[in-house]
Amino acid sequence: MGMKLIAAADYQDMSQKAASIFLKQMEQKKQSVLGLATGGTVKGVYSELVDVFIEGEISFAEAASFNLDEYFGMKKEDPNSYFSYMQEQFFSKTDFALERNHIPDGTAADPMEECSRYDRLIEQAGGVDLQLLGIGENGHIGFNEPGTPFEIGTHLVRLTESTRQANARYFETMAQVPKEAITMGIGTIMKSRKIVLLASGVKKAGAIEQLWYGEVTEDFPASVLKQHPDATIIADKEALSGIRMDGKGELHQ
Ligand SMILES: O=P(O)(O)OC[C@H]1O[C@](O)(CO)[C@@H](O)[C@@H]1O
Repeated sequence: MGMKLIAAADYQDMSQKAASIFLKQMEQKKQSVLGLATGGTVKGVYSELVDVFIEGEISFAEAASFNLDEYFGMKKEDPNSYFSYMQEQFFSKTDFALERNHIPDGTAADPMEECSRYDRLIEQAGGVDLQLLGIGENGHIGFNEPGTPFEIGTHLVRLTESTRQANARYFETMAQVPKEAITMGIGTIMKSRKIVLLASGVKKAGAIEQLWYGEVTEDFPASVLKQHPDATIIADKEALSGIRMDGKGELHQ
């Protein structure tokens, strides 16, 4: 039990530290099942891993991946889909076997069935070995908004206005920002064997402070990670502005 917090100097240092955890995982197990995330924070990790791949030092050919979420109602080909994001940032630049890259299907006719299919697929793959997470300013992980029960599996969610606004920068108008998404649940995320959560920038300082010092509550979804056996937070200086590091590069609780 307990979380570890690693201080990074800046965005690049945070990305490199996270990438090295992925490299170690891949060294230990070529057939790793990786849990992947989208958003601005994790882009640097993918670009670090692509660089290492180009240098010929890593292969993802035998790995599988499961992404946390996808907007509901969005076609894969849409440039704003998380499918497009993953292709662009990571998959198309490495040697992943595309049939083992899984992302919830945002166009599924029966979203409930799609959610249970996704959970079944993760189980059949042997579970996630290493899950990458970002964090929302309100503590959301994946698209699990405050108030989401901790036990829940993959499900369809209505996005909060604050999350829609945080994502509006990628769309031309607010009306285009999706209102729903399919996301791995907190129960799904907690089953992964190892979790790495990243935070960068002053906007995330409040969330990291609450995550580290606050109690475990469904009102702040990321707080569940305190109950995980192997969860690491890597945050840059700005995101750590509410944490007393006392000159230490690493804290444990
Ligand atoms: O890294 P960002 O863009 O700040 O996003 C943080 C989190 O919010 C989401 O983008 C969802 O709003 C998650 O996918 C991500 O982990």
